[in-house]
Amino acid sequence: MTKIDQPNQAPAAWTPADNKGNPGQGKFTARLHQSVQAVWAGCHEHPFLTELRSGSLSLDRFAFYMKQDYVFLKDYVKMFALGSLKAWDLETMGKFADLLQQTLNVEMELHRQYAEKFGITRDELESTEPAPVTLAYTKYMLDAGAQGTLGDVVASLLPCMWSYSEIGSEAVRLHPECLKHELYREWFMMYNSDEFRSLADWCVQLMDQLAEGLPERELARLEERFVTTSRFEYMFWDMAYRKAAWDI
Ligand SMILES: Cc1ncc(CN)c(N)n1
Repeated sequence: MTKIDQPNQAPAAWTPADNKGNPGQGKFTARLHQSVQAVWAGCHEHPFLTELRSGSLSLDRFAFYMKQDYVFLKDYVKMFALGSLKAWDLETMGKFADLLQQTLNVEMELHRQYAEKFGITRDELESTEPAPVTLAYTKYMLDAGAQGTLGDVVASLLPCMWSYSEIGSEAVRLHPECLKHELYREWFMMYNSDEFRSLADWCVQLMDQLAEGLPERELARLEERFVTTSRFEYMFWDMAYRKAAWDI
C-alpha cells in the first residue's frame, strides 16, 4: 500500500511554490492535511468524541447528533449530484452518481434503522429542524459546489470523508474499548470499515488529480474550502455536545 492509499495519514510532504514560479513538491492533499492539523486534532480531542470512545457520552447528546446528521446527509448527497454535474469524464460522473444512489437509498436507510435504537422515529428524523451550525455548514458546502468547479466540490466534501475515516480508524486503533458500548460500537465500525476507508482514499486521490497543474491562486481557494469545512466539522461535534439548537 502506498502512502496515498492510506487516507488516515498525511500523504508525502508538501513544499509550497517558490516566488520564481516553480511549483511546489509533493501531493496537494499533504498541504491540505497540514493546514488543518490543529482543527482535526481539536475534533479528535473534543469531549463529544472522547466520551463517545469511552462510552460515557450521554444518549441525549448522541440523539441530537443523529438527528442533525440526518439533516446534514440530505444536503451531503446533493453534493454528489453536483460532483456528477461538474465532472467531465464518464468514470467520475458515474462514481458520483453511484455515491448519490448508495448514500440516499442505503446509508440513509441504515441511519434511520440505527436511530430507532436510540428511540428516534423516522418522523422525528424527517421533521428535524436544522440547527444553526448544520444550516451554515450545509449551505456553505452547497454554495461552494454550485459556484465552483469539481475541485471546489471535492475540496469541500473531502473533510467529511477523510476526517471521519481518520476518526474511526484512530479510535479503533488507539482506543479499542470504543467497540465495547452496545450502541456506539456500530458507529465506530461503520467509520472504521474498509468501504469507508476506500471512499476516503478515492476522494483524496481525486483531489490530487484535480489539483495537478492548477495555479497557486486556485489551489489557495481549494485550500480555503477544505479548511472551512474542516472548521465546520469541529463545530458540528461541538454543536452536538452542547445540543445547540436555535435559542430564539
Ligand atoms: C457532519 C458529518 N460529516 C461527515 C460525515 C460522514 N459522511 C457525517 N456523517 N456527518
